[in-house]
Formats: sequence, C-alpha cells, structure tokens
Amino acid sequence: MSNIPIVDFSAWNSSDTSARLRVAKELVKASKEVGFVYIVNHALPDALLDEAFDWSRRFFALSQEDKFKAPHPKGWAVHRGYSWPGLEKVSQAMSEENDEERIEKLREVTDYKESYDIGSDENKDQPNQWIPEDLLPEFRVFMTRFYWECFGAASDIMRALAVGIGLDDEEHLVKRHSGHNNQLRLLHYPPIPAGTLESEAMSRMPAHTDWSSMTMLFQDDCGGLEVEDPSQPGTFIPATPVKNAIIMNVGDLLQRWSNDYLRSTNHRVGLPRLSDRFTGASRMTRERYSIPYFLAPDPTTLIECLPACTNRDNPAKYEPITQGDYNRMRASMQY
Ligand SMILES: O=C(O)CCC(=O)C(=O)O
Ligand SMILES: [Fe+2]
Repeated sequence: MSNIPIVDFSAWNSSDTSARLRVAKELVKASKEVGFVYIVNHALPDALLDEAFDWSRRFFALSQEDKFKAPHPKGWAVHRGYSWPGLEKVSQAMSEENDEERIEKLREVTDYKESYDIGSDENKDQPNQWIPEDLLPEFRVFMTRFYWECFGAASDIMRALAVGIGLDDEEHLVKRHSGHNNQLRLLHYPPIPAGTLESEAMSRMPAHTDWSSMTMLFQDDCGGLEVEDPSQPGTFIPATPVKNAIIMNVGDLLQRWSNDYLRSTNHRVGLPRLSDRFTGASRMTRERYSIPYFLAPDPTTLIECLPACTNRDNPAKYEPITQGDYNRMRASMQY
C-alpha cells in the first residue's frame, strides 16, 4: 500500500460545519505534507468515469490516419488535439538562453505515450481540435459534458482548500478560475517491452511537477504512477490504483500562490506495479490509460501570495506573476 492519504469527501456537501471543516483540514494537511491525496466519495459518479475511459479507449483505437485528423498544432502555443508518441517531452526545464541545444538533449529519450487534449470551446486562444463527428459520434458531446462535470468537482475541492488554508472567502480560489482555461487530457501508454523502460531507452513519463493550480487524475488499474516521497527525496512511492478515486495533486501555481505552504510534488509514470505486468518473451508491459484534468486560473489572474500564507515573519517569496506569463515560461520547453 502507498503512503498517500485518503480523504473521504462525503461530509463536504453536508450542512455539518464541523464535519466540513474536518474534510478541509485533512485535505490541506495532505496537500502540505505529501502534495498528493486520494479523494473518495466525491461528486463524480462511477458510471461517468467508466464512460470516460470507454471513450478514451475508443478514441485511441482509431487508426493513426483518423487521429491525425485532429493533430496537436505545431509549437507550444496551442495545447489541444492529438499528440503522437514522441511529440511531447515532459521536463522540468524552464525557458532560458540557448534553448534549442537544451531541447535537443532533452528529446533524446522518447516518452512513449499518446495523448489528446481538450479544453473549453469558448477558449479562443486554445481552439479545440475535434476529430470529424462521424469518426466517433457523440465523442465531442460526452467530452464537453465530462470537462464541465470535472470542473464542478474541482470547484468543490478548491472551496475545501480555501477553507483548509484559512482564507476568509471560501470562493477565493473558485473566483479566479472561470473554468475556461482548464485542460482535460486523455492519455494512452501503449504496450512496450519492459526492457526499454528498464534501460531508460524510453520512458512512460519522467519525473515532473505539474504547472497547474491543481490536478485531478483518474487512472485505470494498470499502475505505474509514482510520487516522490517528501521525507526521502529521490525515492518514489507507488500511487496504487484505487477504483474511481480522484487523485488530487497540488501544482506549481498553487505552491507559489500559497508561498510554498502547499507542496507541488514530483511524480512519474514507470513500469506497471502489478504482478501481471509483462507478457510473452519480449516482456511486453500492459497498456495504460489515465485521464488528468489540469486546473488553471484565467490567464490574466495575478498569482500573488494568498493572504493567509504570509505574515511579518514569513514574507512572500515570489514576485506576483500572471498565469499567462507563467504558462508561457513553462510551455515553451515542452513542444
Ligand atoms: O498518467 C499519469 O498517471 C500521470 C500523468 C501526469 O502526471 C501528467 O500528465 O502530468
Ligand atoms: Fe503530472
């Protein structure tokens, strides 16, 4: 079993003030100490999550030619549509001088995954790249609904975080997220010979932090997600799949916003954990599906130290920055 705390969210939507406060405090304690938490008894029905994974499987089962009808636009400015294995390279790098040479080096190990990114249709800066409707009828309708259902659940989590941090206004964080700047990502890690992961010739997803405000992650039963142990840097603990739980993690923006009170923790995806991870002579790993939902404030939102996270003895550590500027700084290294 892993050491990632589990928070039962059912009391959050009750009228019992002290039970609500308890949920909020538990959530913030986990976000402070580990940066990752399983949330159970949340607002998203099991059937909805099953359906999301069904659609994801159907999407990635389309032919390469069909998936290429909604390609991720070239460059880093628009993060929507289909990314084929090897296109994206996750890294911790920040944009600096001599980027080209550094990006070349980073790309030497391929991330063996494919993804499809979806946002709000009203976000004109990040136009969705839908596949033609007849290829997968109702896919767009479902994903649009799922996107907004996820935002509803995320809003509850943000309210609980605000209360747990001790902000006067429960809506403080929600008010800064209209929902139109979030990103829903379908991820598929195809089967791969275990040896190529072991020798690090390829990776599923190397260690990184998210630059969201927070992320909700859904995963299938394959396993492989690992979280850096805050008490032992460099050691990773498995985020064992818990059916229909939301794995919530704090992103870099919320860490910065909270003056490092909440922790944005390194995580990665490696070999499946389960005993049935390999098949055949070439030791093919199981394929894996996951669905992260990255929450981001609106681009003009100024990320400046939350009032409850600073005092005379603990001054603000970071300059205020808009979400847009921060995102540009990070995203330009990714594609
Ligand atoms: O696939 C996963 O479980 C993790 C994905 C992830 O960390 C990310 O997309 O940032
Ligand atoms: Fe991540």
